[in-house]
Amino acid sequence: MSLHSAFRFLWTYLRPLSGFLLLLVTLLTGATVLRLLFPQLLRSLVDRTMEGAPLPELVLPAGLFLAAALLIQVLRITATMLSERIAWKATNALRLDLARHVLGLDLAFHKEHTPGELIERIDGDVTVLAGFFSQFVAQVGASLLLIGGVLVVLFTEGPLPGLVGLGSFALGIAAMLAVSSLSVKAWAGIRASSAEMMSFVEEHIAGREEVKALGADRYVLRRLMALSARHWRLRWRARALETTAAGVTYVTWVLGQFAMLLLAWSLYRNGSLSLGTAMMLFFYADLLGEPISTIRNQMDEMQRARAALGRLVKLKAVSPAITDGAGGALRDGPLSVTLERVSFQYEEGRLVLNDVSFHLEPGRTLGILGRTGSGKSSLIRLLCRFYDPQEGTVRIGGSDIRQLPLDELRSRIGLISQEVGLFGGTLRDNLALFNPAITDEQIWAAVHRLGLTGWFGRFEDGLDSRIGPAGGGLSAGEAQLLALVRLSLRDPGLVILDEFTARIDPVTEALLQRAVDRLLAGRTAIIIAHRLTTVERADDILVLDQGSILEWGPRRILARDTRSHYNRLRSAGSEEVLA
Ligand SMILES: Nc1ncnc2c1ncn2[C@@H]1O[C@H](COP(=O)(O)OP(=O)(O)OP(=O)(O)O)[C@@H](O)[C@H]1O
Repeated sequence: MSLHSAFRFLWTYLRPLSGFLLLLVTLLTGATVLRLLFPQLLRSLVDRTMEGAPLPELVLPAGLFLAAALLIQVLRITATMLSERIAWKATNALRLDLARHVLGLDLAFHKEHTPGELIERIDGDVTVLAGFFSQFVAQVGASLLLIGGVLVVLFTEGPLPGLVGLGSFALGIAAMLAVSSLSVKAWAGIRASSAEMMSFVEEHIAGREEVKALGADRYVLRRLMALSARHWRLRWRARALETTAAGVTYVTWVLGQFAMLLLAWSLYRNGSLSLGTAMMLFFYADLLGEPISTIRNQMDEMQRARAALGRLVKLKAVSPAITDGAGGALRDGPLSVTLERVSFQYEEGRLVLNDVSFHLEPGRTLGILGRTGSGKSSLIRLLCRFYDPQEGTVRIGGSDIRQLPLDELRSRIGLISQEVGLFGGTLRDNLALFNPAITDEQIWAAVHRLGLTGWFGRFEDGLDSRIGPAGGGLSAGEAQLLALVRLSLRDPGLVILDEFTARIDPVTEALLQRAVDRLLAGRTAIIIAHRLTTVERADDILVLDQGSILEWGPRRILARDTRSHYNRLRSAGSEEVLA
């Protein structure tokens, strides 16, 4: 991306902090001006001492000299603290923006990008920007001011000191430009390798149970070692290049100082300069070194920041394919569900749902059966609008769901899958999903409604009981019971239970069934199940086979019809037919 567009992007986040930025520039300018005056004070002190001035006359220049040294440090420390503040304020705003943006992207995007990779973007790349955000303009500006000031003073002292200063500066810049480009490419490679490593770690920590159970630890460790070895090599190379660049700049700086020292010494020897002026010239030559290395560091930072910024701008440019519709709210109460000739595929040429049509009246329960891979979960994803079908229309409560605002649609659908999402925090946080508007009374009312009061007694601290990260410490059945309470609090018009009763002991299942009965009363529901018993409460049955409807109708009629597929499944009494 061009430097101009990079600055335009950054300015969005820096603009609200322009007051702080102005203060930073003022502090750094103040410090720079004082640093330019500092050698002049030194000259006056040395010359007066050499002239044999009495001690009281030396007190003032010595005091000024010390005060200037102290003030420079105070200004620099304040400027550093302020620039950190600017950096974190600006980048936190960017972090928040990116996190919001990424959370709003489609499921299709999240399938392609692991959480580890996204964390690296939202945190790693943004942290790289943090340094750059605060430092670049202020530091480079102050350095240029210092260099300009030093050269002006040197030329004022005579053409020779001016030319030596200019020569040493030009040499320093030329050396910097020659070597610093080497480390730039290396840094781009490092961030890419870091994202790859993060995503590998995240994926394998998430799947740790399988990794352990299947004895894949050694493979995972070997692969991680290979990734970190590559990362280390890249880092080592980049650091080596960076250190070389710093070394070259340092050598040119020393050469410049040496040239000035020789000049000052010879001019002092032939009586053209006082000792104070000779020392002053040397101090000015010394001052030239630091801004050159500051600019070099900032140039490196800029290259790193540019690479990070390029990736962030690209991420921000990804727009969700699923967007809000302009329609209004859904009606209260149970919602009908209609699919009209819906066909859907994730990838070109592989239909997952093929010309599916059905209608579910408000308040009825539909049981969906089908072998694994027949398209049941995909159908649910269409209802929640995680994807849009390529053909046909999905209606909920009579409205084409593409016309509905996404928040409205998703707030009226309650979905529970086998993997309930629980978070480290209190029971209250998990049930109210961190919504402070939901009161304890409302939570307890939902618990009573679902007949779970007795079961809740196991949580000794009531709603303050703590749940481990990712629901640690709870069984799958317990997590599902909590999910039911959570869902009941949102009062959805359509409840979807995806493979709900798998992996649960009989006692918990009985509790769960009763809670589900109570939750579904007065609501429309869709239950996906591999097991026939799970759909016994359903009013209608839909059997899917390879993305097409094999059978659909009222459960009682299908159960009586000896030719129906559902009947055959029941008489076979087999779970395997479905599994
Ligand atoms: N994100 C995806 N990208 C590409 N193909 C997918 C994706 N998700 C599912 N599929 C494919 O779509 C088909 C239907 O999958 P789906 O998960 O809907 O089936 P299912 O009936 O719910 O299966 P199961 O009972 O095993 O959960 C399968 O062939 C699957 O491989």
